[in-house]
Amino acid sequence: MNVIEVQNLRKEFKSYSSRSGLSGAFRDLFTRNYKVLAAVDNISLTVRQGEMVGYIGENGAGKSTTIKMLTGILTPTAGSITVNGMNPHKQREEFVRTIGVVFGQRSQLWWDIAVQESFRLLKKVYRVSDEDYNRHMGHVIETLEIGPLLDKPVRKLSLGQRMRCELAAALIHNPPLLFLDEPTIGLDVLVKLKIRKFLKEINEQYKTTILLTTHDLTDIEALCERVVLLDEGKIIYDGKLNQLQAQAVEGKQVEFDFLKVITNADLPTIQNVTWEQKDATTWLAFVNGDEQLVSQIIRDVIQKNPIKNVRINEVSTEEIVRKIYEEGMALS
Ligand SMILES: Nc1ncnc2c1ncn2[C@@H]1O[C@H](COP(=O)(O)OP(=O)(O)OP(=O)(O)O)[C@@H](O)[C@H]1O
Repeated sequence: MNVIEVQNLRKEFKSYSSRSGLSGAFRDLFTRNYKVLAAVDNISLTVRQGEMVGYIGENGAGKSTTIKMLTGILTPTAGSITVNGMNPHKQREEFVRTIGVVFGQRSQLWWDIAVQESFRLLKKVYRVSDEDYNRHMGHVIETLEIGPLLDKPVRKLSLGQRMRCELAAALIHNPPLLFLDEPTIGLDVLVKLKIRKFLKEINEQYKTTILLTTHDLTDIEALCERVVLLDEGKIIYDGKLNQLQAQAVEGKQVEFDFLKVITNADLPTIQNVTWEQKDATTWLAFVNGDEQLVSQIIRDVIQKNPIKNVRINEVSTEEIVRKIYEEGMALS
């Protein structure tokens, strides 16, 4: 079942420019110069129930604008959106009961009242029964370890504590679909791990569909099998994360630390292997081809030269994505 269906979605913004000088300011009062910018440029996308999708892109790529349209906050300039079988903008009231949203940069909790009071208000807004609330939220509060925070006003919480409460607040009505926009921004590693573990759990337990935007690609690696890569409002890749890694990186990199200074002549010549010197005793072998070449090269090298260490370097998603944006690599 498709939870999200988006076709040829587009959002344009007018960006106004000011004319210089006093006369320019005066003319601006009557007519303004503007350019039209397509923040989201004809994207099509479907997400099935239970998927965890990483929606990634550079600053200004159009991620938040997409999420705002998918959650009914913004209306599209063109295209169609069906989320949970509804039009998010037109069926807003019914629609919001079926989604949970966390914007890392914004709070949905009331600043001056205790966290549990915010929860109680949201419970009323979403019309959640006492029975459902106690059963579901007991578990959420325990897993996110926010029990001791419930009687504190939000303004007294640390960022990590607040984010865990935000996440719990987004789940009060146990929505089948969760939008997370930078949910781990500014959090320390331990809190990040806690949040990731929790998201995996609700995905497994309730088949909750999750669309996650983040600049922290380790979040994506930990959670999402599928990634959608956005560049200047267009989708440039939609598929499995491991395929993106395989497509973007040609082969593997084997790093040798030798016990003595090594020159090119000491190294074996093997087809599809190129050597690069890192420093006097460290060399990198770029292996292009089947996996067996890696063991062959390690065997041939250590037969002739004493080594201190050998590493097979996996290229991180962060490096891959940087490479794609820098080199404009065409992926599809
Ligand atoms: N309300 C608005 N009015 C005019 N332009 C806007 C508006 N909102 C967003 N934009 C522009 O649309 C483009 C996409 O912005 P968006 O916030 O969707 O990017 P993003 O991928 O979420 O970026 P970031 O990673 O920085 O959050 C940007 O060029 C931005 O300046």
